[in-house]
Amino acid sequence: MALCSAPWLLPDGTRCLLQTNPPHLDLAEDLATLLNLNECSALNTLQHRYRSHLPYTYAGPSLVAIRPGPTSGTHAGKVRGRDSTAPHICSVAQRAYRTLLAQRRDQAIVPMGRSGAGKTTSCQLALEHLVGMAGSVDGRVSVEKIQAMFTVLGAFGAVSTEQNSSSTRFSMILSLDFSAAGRITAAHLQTMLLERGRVAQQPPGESNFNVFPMMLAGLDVAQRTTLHLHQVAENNTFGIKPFSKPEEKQKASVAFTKLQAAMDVLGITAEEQVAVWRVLAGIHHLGAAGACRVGRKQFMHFEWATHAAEVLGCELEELSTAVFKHHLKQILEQAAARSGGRPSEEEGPSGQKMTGVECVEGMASGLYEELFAALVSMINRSFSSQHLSVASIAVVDTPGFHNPRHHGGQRAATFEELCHNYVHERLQGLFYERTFVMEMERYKEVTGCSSWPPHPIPGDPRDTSTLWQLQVLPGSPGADRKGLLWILDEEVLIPGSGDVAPLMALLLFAGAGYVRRCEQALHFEIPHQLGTDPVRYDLAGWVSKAKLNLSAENASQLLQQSQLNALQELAMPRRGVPRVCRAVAGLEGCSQAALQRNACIRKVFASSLAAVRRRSVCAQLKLQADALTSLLRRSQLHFVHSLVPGTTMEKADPQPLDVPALRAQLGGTQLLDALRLRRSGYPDHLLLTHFRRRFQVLAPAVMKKCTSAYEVPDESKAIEELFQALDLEKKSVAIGRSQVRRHHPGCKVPCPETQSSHLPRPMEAMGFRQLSFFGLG
Ligand SMILES: Nc1ncnc2c1ncn2[C@@H]1O[C@H](COP(=O)(O)OP(=O)(O)OP(=O)(O)O)[C@@H](O)[C@H]1O
Repeated sequence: MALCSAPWLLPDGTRCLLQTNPPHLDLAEDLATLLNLNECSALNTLQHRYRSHLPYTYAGPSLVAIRPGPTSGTHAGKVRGRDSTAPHICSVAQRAYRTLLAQRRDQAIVPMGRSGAGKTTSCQLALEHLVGMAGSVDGRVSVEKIQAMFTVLGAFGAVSTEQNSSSTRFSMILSLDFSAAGRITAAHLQTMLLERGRVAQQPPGESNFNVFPMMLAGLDVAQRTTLHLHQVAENNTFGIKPFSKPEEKQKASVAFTKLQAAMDVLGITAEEQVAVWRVLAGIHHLGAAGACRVGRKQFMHFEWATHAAEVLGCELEELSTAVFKHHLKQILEQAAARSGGRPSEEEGPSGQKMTGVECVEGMASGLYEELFAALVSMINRSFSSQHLSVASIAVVDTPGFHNPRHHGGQRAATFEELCHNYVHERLQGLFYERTFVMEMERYKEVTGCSSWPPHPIPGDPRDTSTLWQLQVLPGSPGADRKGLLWILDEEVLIPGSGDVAPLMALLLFAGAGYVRRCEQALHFEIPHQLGTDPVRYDLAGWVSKAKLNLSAENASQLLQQSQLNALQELAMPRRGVPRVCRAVAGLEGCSQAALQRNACIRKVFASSLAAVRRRSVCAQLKLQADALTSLLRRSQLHFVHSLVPGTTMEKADPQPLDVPALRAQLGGTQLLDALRLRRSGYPDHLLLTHFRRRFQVLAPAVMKKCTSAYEVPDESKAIEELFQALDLEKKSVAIGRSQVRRHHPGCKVPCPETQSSHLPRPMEAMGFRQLSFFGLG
């Protein structure tokens, strides 16, 4: 690799930087090897490889993955053999595994990209590869269980869109914990940001969660009768209905059988499965019951409401109270708030009262969120163990970047899509932080050279991308540092002004040039992806969505107080979870690693008590995104940039590439800037301890000395001894106290001199091409 990657020790004597190119790397397999690193040559390379059925390409430490054609199967560009370094998601997983073993440091694989680009598929492939390769200590984690988990999550957490029959609508982190011997001890699933409102409302052309039509097609007659699903409501306000075409019904029925088998694999008992279908049937019946739009808040169709109460194991009166009339305490609070002139909780931040329809929708979405969390708990139960672990590899899957324009759609984006795009931008911010900010800080720390890099670096998405900008924009209305999500919050909303409130707030931002007002009323455009991918949003109904829905909050209580034991038990694992972080699922687990991860999430929620106390929906969304990034910050990150080959899903394989779409995606990733920075700096570094651990095997005497249980080794000395033992020329290994300086290419300030050494063969075989040290000042 033609990189300037002189390895070196940091002045504190704790680290060295080194070139760790995998051996046998074909030049065309890494964009970093391009002599002429510009957009044109990078696109050419990607196109050429894609047409040759090689959808994966390295970009330095990151992976670029173009979604392969439909006939490629999920093994497109199959990793060549177990130790292959060919670009592939499995190679990334393997690299994370090797680094974990060598450094005992947590790793995370983070795919990013547009919706439908193949992130979920990448996550599944990576996990299957890791589990298949490392094996688990007592069989608690197996490839079969991982596949079953994706089947369950695909049914309960994904929806069908025109582009993707399984578009993910929640964020997840699956952590695999490893023992010192490199075997998997346990797995731990944590989910957040579930698009729960989807249960009641879907944008045109998109479905409810995939599990509903599956269940309606797959349940046997007896179950259908018990759950009152043998007759279909004429009009279900949530759009939950069975497929009408026989072939679709048949497909859904097969998918349901597969889902039941997956639940069996995960140890979800028959009783628990029945409880799950009961909750889903309850949601279906609530949709059929509907609510009166005028007059008293009550169900529109009592027959269906009675069915809902029956399958949920409660009386109709109880259900009605939980949905429409909130508890006495809340009513008293409301009265007190009225007398104080402050909007009550029930009225929501904008001072509006919840409508009957919102109450029913709230209960359905709350029930679905509880059900999803219960499933996550059951999955964790199947994966958990008490074995000790040394570090973990997390695989992260989030909904992709959404823009209806990508598929030629006419509709504007929704509030939920804004939330998904916000999370995507948070991950991009993390990429920027790790790739640019930390790299520059490290360079400055070591060399004292502040004029590096010699070329301009791209804008920080946290400053230039709109959602971030809105979040940190000083002087935003009513407060100092507020974000778009906060705009919808109570501090900015003008009580009683309905949808006009966020519109007015956005107008203020439009005045500042961050948001463009469209011709259509309530439509705004936000220039996402550093301005390369503007999204038009329709603000209609956003106030209602940003409002605390007390019916949703009552859902957990309804399940806990159900007369049916199976439903009570479904809600049991989450009994102790505080209300503030109920939107996060998977906060159980007893191993030390799971407890640490949960503590990390709880700390995020505890750190923003003010937001939590306000019980603001928008604050909740932001805190969940904070929790996700906090968990990731603990790890070494391996980014996978997933790209869609074209704007439409073609049957051809490989698909014809839409070059402008590819260019826009590549521009949004900032990958080429990252590669330029990498070329002019020092790309890799290791703690001396990690360096010693990795190579001490070459010198058994040194290894014996350093692995004594009673002594902490002096790492500098140990490495000197290691090199002596390896018979490296002394002059080529300078780990002394003198410092030589020279002018580094492209840098005006003298930088530490590097001295190359010839590597012993075993080291070359371990993937090092060049290794050199400079003396310390
Ligand atoms: N490596 C691959 N091999 C074969 N097919 C793939 C691959 N990656 C993605 N696909 C196909 O592309 C489609 C979209 O993939 P996937 O659901 O993983 O995308 P996504 O990025 O997770 O989408 P979203 O963000 O909407 O959840 C699926 O039909 C999947 O089978």
